[in-house]
Parts: sequence; C-alpha cells; structure tokens
Amino acid sequence: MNLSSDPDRSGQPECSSRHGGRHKATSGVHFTVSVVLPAGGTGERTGLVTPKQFYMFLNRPLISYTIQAFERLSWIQHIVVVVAEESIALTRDIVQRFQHTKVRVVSGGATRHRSIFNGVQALDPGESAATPDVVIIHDAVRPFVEEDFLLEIAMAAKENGASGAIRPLVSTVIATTSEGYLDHSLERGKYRASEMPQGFLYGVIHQAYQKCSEFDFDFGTECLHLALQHTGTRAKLIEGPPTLWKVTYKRDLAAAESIIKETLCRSACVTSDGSKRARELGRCLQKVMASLDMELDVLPEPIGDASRLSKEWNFIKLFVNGSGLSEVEETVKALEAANRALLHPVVVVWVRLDTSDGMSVSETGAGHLPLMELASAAKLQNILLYGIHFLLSEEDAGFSEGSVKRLAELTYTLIHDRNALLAGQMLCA
Ligand SMILES: Nc1ccn([C@@H]2O[C@H](COP(=O)(O)OP(=O)(O)OP(=O)(O)O)[C@@H](O)[C@H]2O)c(=O)n1
Ligand SMILES: O=P(O)(O)OC[C@@H](O)[C@@H](O)[C@@H](O)CO
Repeated sequence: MNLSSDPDRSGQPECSSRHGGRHKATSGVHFTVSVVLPAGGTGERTGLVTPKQFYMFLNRPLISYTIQAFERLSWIQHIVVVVAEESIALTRDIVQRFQHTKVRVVSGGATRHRSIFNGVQALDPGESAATPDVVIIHDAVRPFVEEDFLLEIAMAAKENGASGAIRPLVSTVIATTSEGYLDHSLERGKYRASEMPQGFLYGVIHQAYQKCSEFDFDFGTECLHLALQHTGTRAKLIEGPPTLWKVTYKRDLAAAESIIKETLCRSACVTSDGSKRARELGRCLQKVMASLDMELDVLPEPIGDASRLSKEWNFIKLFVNGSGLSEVEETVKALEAANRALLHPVVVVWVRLDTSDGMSVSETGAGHLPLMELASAAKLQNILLYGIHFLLSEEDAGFSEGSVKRLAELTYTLIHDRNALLAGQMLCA
C-alpha cells in the first residue's frame, strides 16, 4: 500500500516495487486509462450489517483507500465507482469529504458482472468524448495495489487486449460428487488464483459484456473468461504481490487495518528545543527506534518540522528545558493549515524530560490540562496529540539504554496504535 505523500495527488508518488526497492514511478503510459471499481455488494461473508467497502479504518471507509490508490496516479484519467442505488448518496459524501478527484459514482446491479458492466458503460460518454483505450477493473475491496503492478497490467492489456493478476493457489482444488464425496483433485501447480486488477482494451470488455448471456451475468465471476469466450481475447496473466488479496471475511478487516497501521508508522520526524541534551536524547531514541523498524529523522534545528509537514505522518517533539507546549501547538496549527490529516490521522508525541526525583504523577498531572484542551481541538482535525513525561532520576542523567528503551517502546506504541482515546493523556516513561 502506498500512501501518496502528495496532498494534492498531482505528483508521481513514490512506489515500492515488488522487489522491495523504492523508486519514483515513471509511468511511460502513452494511452488513456480509466478505472472501474465494483463496490455494489453487501459483504455478507463479513457477517456485518455495513457492507465491507464502507467499513471504517482510522475514521475512513475502505473504499476511500482504494479510490486513493488509483487517483494518486497521474496516468489514470477517470475512476467510476459502482455502488448499490441505496449507497450512492453515502459514496458521493465520501468522495466529497475526502476530496477524491476523477471520481464518478454510478449505480450497480444485482451481481458483480452487472455492476462492472454498468461501470464500463459509464465510461462511454457517447459523442461528447472518447472512451478510454484501456479499462482497469479492480474490486473496491482490494485497497492494497501498487503503481508498478498497475502499470504492468495496463501495458499488458494495451498489448494483448486483456490482462489479469494471478496468485499461487494456497489450497488444492477438488471436485466433489453429487453425494459430497471426492470426485477428483486438480494438480495445484497447473492452476492459479485469479485476482484483481484486470485490464482490458475498452472495446474488448465492452463487446464481451454486450455478447454475454444472462447466465454469465447472474453466475459468472471471471471477466477474463468473458473476454476469451465472447471476443477470442486471451488475457496475459501476471503474477502479483500477496497484498492484492480481497477483503472477504471478518478476519480480513483486521488484517487490512493492521497493514494500514503498519504503513503509517514506518517513520517519524524528531525535533527538539535545540538543547544539547535534547539532541542527544533524539539520537539515542533514533538508535532504539531503528530496532523497532521505525526510521527517525532527527532534525538538527530546533522546532524545524516545517520541512516535513507535507510528507510525514508522525512527529516527536523533545523538550528538556521547559514545557514546549507552545511549540507543539505551533506544529498542530501548521498541520491543520496544511490539511495534512485529511486521509490519515497524524500523530504528535510531546516528550517532556524531567530529572527531578520523586515527582509524583499528581504533581505532573496538574500541568496537563492545557495538553488535554489542545488535544481535544486537534482530534477534531484528525490529529492525535499525546504527552509523555520522561522521568529520569538524578543519577540517570546519561540516558541509560533501559530508560531510552522505555521511552521508545511507549512512543512507538502510541504512533502505531493511533488510539484516539489516549489523545491528550500524559503518560510516564
Ligand atoms: N452486485 C455486486 C456484487 C459485488 N460487487 C463488488 O464486487 C467486489 C467483489 O465481490 P465480493 O467480494 O463478492 O463482494 P460482496 O458480494 O459484497 O461479498 P459477499 O459475497 O460476501 O456478499 C466487491 O467490491 C463488491 O462490492 C458489486 O459491485 N456488485
Ligand atoms: O466471487 P466474488 O464476488 O467473491 O469475488 C470476485 C472474484 O472472483 C474476482 O475478484 C477474482 O476472482 C477475479 O475474477
């Protein structure tokens, strides 16, 4: 999953290649590409009342994550989101609230194929404009799709007429007799699971749906099959990464939330009051956090996080001399002004170092009403502000490994969990 750091989504975001490297995607796409996101289902297999495409992750519905995965790509022109009639208003509200672009919402059908066909037809504006060269079809409940794989699918569709993502089978496929006994099993190595995204020349998928039967519409699950059966187009199959999986069962919701949280806590920007001691603490914290797989960028200049506001999801502010709450407030206001927390909650951790022995929590607690007030206001902007009292005894002035580890683990947990209920709390490390 890529979190476009570009708030206005105009740039080419970084994308993590399937080989682990991170590089700027150079699209090289010299044809038009539009997308159909079928989202008209009821998500019965999750067992939830709310259809899974509207399930909230960190205050944002699943469908918004998938839309963002496509709209951030400059080489994609239009995105048609296909939803049930009764969800059209909700979906249009989501598009407006999260400032999605390129999106058109249309009504779906009783089956996935009927919904997809409605989406494909919506891409044909008639005389007013041209249809896209290539259509990417992608289940709206598959939010983790990377740019480099989408490029492969689009290029292969342009060249071959159709393309599709595949993954190795995890379980063996077997056929049963009508009495429920084993009839035969398939040689697993010869088969693959068909996933999404899939790509088609517009004419191929449009013709396939125009020629398919009512049985296809009501019981089919494979667009690639329709393209072959009704247009003779044999899709190019491309093995995709494991993150292409479809949110289907309740367990998948927990897995999706875990991936989203993991993606948001890979780095943090550390600033301080500029004192020697605070900078030393920043360096010690950086070392320990690296063992927690979080990359800390310790900025030399005091309170210098302005340069990171447009691309960082986490800010740690270290203060040795004095409160620092006013500087924290400045950071919060800058994040609000940049509308930085529109798509994901941003975390600010305020760390106050105290070396006075025997300071009781009640003594420290008295000074933290301002924190709670600031945090309550910030939470309304999706900014989560936490305080940590880093208490050191007089003899521990050198930041022992144990004390820094305590601070690092607490800080990491706050950033990873993004628990809104803890916002405004002053914890002790
Ligand atoms: N009439 C339908 C049925 C499904 N879909 C969409 O097709 C994608 C994949 O389908 P699936 O995972 O089966 O979704 P549901 O049909 O909602 O799930 P369930 O079968 O558990 O009800 C989903 O994004 C779903 O919203 C659709 O657009 N129109
Ligand atoms: O059958 P469902 O509607 O649950 O999900 C659709 C999947 O079958 C489909 O997304 C891939 O298998 C590719 O065709």
